Amino acid sequence: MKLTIVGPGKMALALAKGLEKEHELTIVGRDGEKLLRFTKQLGKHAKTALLDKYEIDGQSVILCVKPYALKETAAGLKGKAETLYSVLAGTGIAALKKAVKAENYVRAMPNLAAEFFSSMTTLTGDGAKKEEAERLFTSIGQTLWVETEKELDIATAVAGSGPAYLALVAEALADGGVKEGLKRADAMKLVEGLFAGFAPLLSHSHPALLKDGVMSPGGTTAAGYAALEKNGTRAAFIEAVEKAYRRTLPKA
Ligand SMILES: NC(=O)C1=CN([C@@H]2O[C@H](COP(=O)(O)OP(=O)(O)OC[C@H]3O[C@@H](n4cnc5c(N)ncnc54)[C@H](O)[C@@H]3O)[C@@H](O)[C@H]2O)C=CC1
Ligand SMILES: O=C(O)[C@@H]1CCC=N1
Repeated sequence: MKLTIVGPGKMALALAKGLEKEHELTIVGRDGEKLLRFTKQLGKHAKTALLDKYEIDGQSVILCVKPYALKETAAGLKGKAETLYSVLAGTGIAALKKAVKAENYVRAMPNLAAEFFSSMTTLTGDGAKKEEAERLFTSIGQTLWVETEKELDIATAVAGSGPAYLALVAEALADGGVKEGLKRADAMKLVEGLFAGFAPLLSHSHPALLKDGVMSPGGTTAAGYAALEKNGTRAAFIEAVEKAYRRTLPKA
């Protein structure tokens, strides 16, 4: 399949690396040198084109610019795409339709793990393109199709922003280890191993049961867990998701 990726940034590079084996890619951007640096990082040859009346007629286009750049980017495109895929956070299909003409629209919300083909990507949009969208985004990890844009915006707050929240947990755990006397490098190795081991645990067990399995009566975990509850960790995460979701909504 021929695919055009617009906006040669981090998310575009992850997608291009995942998609280049099976698809013919054209990368579109404003700066020729940047486009060359981008394509040098790909294994196969990808075409490049400048964002200047770039013809998208009948093409599948993946929009990877920052949300604020939508209008400016759209001004550099002409024609009507077959499908417009967009990874722009908080940018609804109505806004995409106003900016770029296409037969079908699909929103995708990946995360930074796309770099290692381990993204959790949420998808929504025209049902006719559901299977195609799932196939494309499976090249960078797992996908979940949801029926509404509201669900995709909530998913943005959970799994799109999620790596930043887990990074805070990782850094704080390492800081705790260092505070008690561990070397920084050792504390980081422990946290890295902890996260690597946690993924298979979570896919086999409910979090509450995992916690019960770790917590011995009157033991270390119970003491630490009580401190997390006392400090409102659970409420803080719930509020983080609420605030991040609200940020995706149009400003009143
Ligand atoms: N970074 C992340 O973890 C995630 C990012 N996203 C979405 O991905 C999109 C891209 O984000 P990143 O790749 O992180 O950003 P980035 O800054 O690495 O890439 C954005 C690219 O767009 C280009 N660009 C900016 N203004 C432009 C314009 N007016 N015309 C043409 N190109 C323009 C930039 O040169 C850059 O190459 C954003 O819309 C963001 O909401 C979605 C999920 C996760
Ligand atoms: O912070 C943001 O707006 C983007 C969307 C999800 C992750 N990064």
